[in-house]
Amino acid sequence: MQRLTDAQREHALASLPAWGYAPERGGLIQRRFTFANFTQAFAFMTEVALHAEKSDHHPEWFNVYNRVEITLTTHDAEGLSERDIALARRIDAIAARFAPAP
Ligand SMILES: C[C@H](O)[C@H](O)[C@H]1CNC2=NC(N)=NC(=O)C2=N1
Repeated sequence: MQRLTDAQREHALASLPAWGYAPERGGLIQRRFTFANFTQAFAFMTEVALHAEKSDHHPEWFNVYNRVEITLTTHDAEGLSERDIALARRIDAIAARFAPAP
């Protein structure tokens, strides 16, 4: 899997405004989600996990109660690849089906 060029990354991230880029580990993207409660957060994580397993591309994540923080990067590319962008889009689509935190 090829690492994205700077121009490819900037183009992709323009359509993922909630995701922040960090140059660590060759390049990664991160987003924080807040749900109504732990049950909602974990239901979201379950949907993401099932998709991740099917597509063999997995989030690094941290959950406390209603908060889920997600990091995406591609190990063999040593940075950001199209697979991270595709997973970020799918994660956004899944999250959009959940009610936001009150
Ligand atoms: C062997 C297996 O395909 C790899 O370890 C996959 C699994 N899931 C992965 N997920 C993510 N986010 N990055 C990877 O590089 C990655 N590699």
